[in-house]
Amino acid sequence: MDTILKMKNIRKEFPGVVALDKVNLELKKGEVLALLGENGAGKSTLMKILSGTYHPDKGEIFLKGNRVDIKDAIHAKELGIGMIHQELSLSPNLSVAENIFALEEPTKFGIINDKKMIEETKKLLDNLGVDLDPTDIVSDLSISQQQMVEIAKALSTTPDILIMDEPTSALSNRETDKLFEIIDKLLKEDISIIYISHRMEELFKITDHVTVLRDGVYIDTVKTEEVTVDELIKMMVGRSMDNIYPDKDFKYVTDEKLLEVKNYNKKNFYRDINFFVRPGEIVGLYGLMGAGRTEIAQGIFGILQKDSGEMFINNEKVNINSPSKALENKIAFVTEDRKREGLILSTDVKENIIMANIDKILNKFKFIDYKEEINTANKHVENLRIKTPHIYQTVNNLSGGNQQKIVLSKWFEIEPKILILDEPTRGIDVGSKYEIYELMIELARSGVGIILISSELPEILNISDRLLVVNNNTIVEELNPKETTQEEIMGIITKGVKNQNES
Ligand SMILES: Nc1ncnc2c1ncn2[C@@H]1O[C@H](COP(=O)(O)OP(=O)(O)OP(=O)(O)O)[C@@H](O)[C@H]1O
Repeated sequence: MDTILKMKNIRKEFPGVVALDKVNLELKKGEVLALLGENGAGKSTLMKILSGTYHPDKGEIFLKGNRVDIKDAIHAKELGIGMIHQELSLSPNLSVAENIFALEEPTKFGIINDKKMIEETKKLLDNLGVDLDPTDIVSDLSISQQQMVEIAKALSTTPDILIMDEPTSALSNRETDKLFEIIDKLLKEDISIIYISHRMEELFKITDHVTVLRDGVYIDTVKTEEVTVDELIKMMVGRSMDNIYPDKDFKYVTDEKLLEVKNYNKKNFYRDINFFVRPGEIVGLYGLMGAGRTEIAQGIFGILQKDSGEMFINNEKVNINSPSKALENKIAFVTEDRKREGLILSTDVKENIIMANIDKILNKFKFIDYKEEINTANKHVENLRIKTPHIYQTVNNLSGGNQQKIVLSKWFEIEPKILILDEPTRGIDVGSKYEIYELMIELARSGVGIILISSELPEILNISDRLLVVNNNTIVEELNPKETTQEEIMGIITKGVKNQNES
């Protein structure tokens, strides 16, 4: 196979952080190359250099054998490099077509040629097998649909090299399969792909080579078929990991109902929701994206207020009709959309961590106890191994996975009694996932009841004590995760979807 891209000895420094040092990368024509590394290892930075967002401090880039100096994002596009960003970067108030074409190339079609723009968008979407209307407004689309628009946008400039930074982190299994079909199609069109993902099993399905970075340093490039998961983990984290999931050696702390939800209903969002959580229990909510898992969580947290139904905490009836009411009752909700709901990106690590529980760091005169604030922030940075030069770093400058860890810290800090976690390990590397699971188990041991929403079946099967399967906006089955299989769960879901389509 011909080499299409070579990056040699790349170095990039930010104030206080050497993000990359002496990094090499080689991409062959028509292959998928995985770029693997822990959160903060430097993957996105390397790709941002390739796509023109950053300029390297040192190093050389060769495209088809010719040395290039990539000046900016437009130049990168002209050179045939397209990038699908980790965080969706679409304009929510514009249509699909406008996002794909108008923003980037206002002169290409012009306002008058709206029709042509819509036609071109339709063609792109059809080619991807995506059933979306080009005039749909982006904010009305689900995250996975937005992801598809991002892909269409990247393909609109017909790149030779396409960079995908965690493209599946917001996709369900079915949508992921569809993306893999799209990738196959792209490879046949001789597009070469650099693929970043923390989902190890994906790498084995679609990549030819894996390049591993650790702490900004190049470790090695290996053929995917010649390496095992364990070997990759070792290269990535610098040590072996015996287990990917820690052992939860208790089911619950006491056999009481900490939280009970009875006949919860909200028209069009969730219906007939009945379940309970014991202190110390981790209850998994599993369903395909769009099945209603997040809506149920939002109902419990008072965002999507119920039309009818009752809720009890420690057998006492409560009326949670707003998030502040939920917080008063020590219910915390870690949302899946960290950018929109979880973080204030323009402030620093410390403020974000203490934000949810400012009371805790006020001294007896109600002034902020700065020492306490610093201690608290440092404790979380250490516990979750958040990679930041210090606690005064602006959150926007942290890697995606490290931002996610800060969202978790913030909510752990309010010492909830009931903790709802919606996709808590999205974008998190295997080593850090283990630490997050351990923290969850530790919280459970202290009596916290946890509701875990996840699209990763292995995660939910290994971490939860009981599993509730959600379909068509209701809970359709309760299973013992230790006794069920992925096949059984998918069977229940597919049957439900079939029934729904028939009715
Ligand atoms: N603009 C910036 N200013 C300061 N530091 C930055 C900036 N961008 C990245 N960094 C730092 O550079 C390092 C590498 O970050 P990068 O985003 O490349 O990691 P990553 O491997 O993509 O991680 P993840 O898996 O979490 O996405 C991190 O320590 C990050 O905080």
